[in-house]
Amino acid sequence: MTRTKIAVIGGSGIYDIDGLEGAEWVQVDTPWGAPSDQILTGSLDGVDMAFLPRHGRGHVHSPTTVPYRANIDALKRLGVTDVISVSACGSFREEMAPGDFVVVDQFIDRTFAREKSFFGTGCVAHVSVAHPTCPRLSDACETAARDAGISVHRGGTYLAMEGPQFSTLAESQMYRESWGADVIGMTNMPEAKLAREAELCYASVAMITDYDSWHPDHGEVDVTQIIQTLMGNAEKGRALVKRLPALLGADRAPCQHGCDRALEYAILTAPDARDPDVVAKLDSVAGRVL
Ligand SMILES: CSC[C@H]1O[C@H](OP(=O)(O)O)[C@H](O)[C@@H]1O
Ligand SMILES: Nc1ncnc2[nH]cnc12
Repeated sequence: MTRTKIAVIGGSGIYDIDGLEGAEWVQVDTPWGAPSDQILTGSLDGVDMAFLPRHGRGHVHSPTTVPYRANIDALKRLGVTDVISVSACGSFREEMAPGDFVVVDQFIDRTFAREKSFFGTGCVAHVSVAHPTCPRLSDACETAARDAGISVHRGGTYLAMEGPQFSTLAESQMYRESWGADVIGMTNMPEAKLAREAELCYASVAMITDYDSWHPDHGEVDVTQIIQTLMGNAEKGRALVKRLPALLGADRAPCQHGCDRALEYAILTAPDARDPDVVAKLDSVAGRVL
């Protein structure tokens, strides 16, 4: 058994969480640079918690410039075991309406201007992301949402676009009709891939703010409308988060889906061929196997 430590990465509109006992913003330095902001630590119902505003307080980082590697490394360094992403998203499905939540289980990664791995020359690793989210953690998110009276959909494919502009109509139609995506956002990749490399359980809660630009009755996506919907969603997001500690508990068995052992057979570079400087940077993320 290890001790559970739940991290919430708050997306657009969520820059803090309330109700943490012993709440303290702490600075965490990483070999990948500074995280998006300080990290709020504390406990809720006897369970250790951490909160990181993905874009920084005041919304400083764009989806492209969010320091994804530093964020995941910093959470791992703090002893986090479970990461829950809470994100604003557009919907490609009539039935996934603004105000609804979707517990995402798949991703299509269309981002192209971000560092996507902790590994590379000097220490090469290949982890599986066939199932990029943790079913156990996703179960807890679904239950927490239902208990909080939120209209929640279990399962959905999140298309991660580079941004910062929203999609063209042709892109929106293609993602929806040909690619089968359910929701669209700009940040869950490479975050989910990096969480897997760091052997952290990851779940993603998409808070629907709009119908992107495909919907004939809703016109094009507009940030003012998104912010308005976000205000309502952010409260629901907080209600969901408050229920997670009781559902996950303070003690944690090994993940039955293997998220916490993702690196077991992933590193290909022979021990004597590894670059010591690269290995040193991986102390937190891959220290268990290096
Ligand atoms: C505020 S609209 C676009 C912006 O919102 C989402 O951010 P996050 O995923 O961090 O909630 C989306 O991905 C864009 O970054
Ligand atoms: N339609 C949309 N496209 C990309 N990111 C979003 N975040 C919220 N709505 C979005």
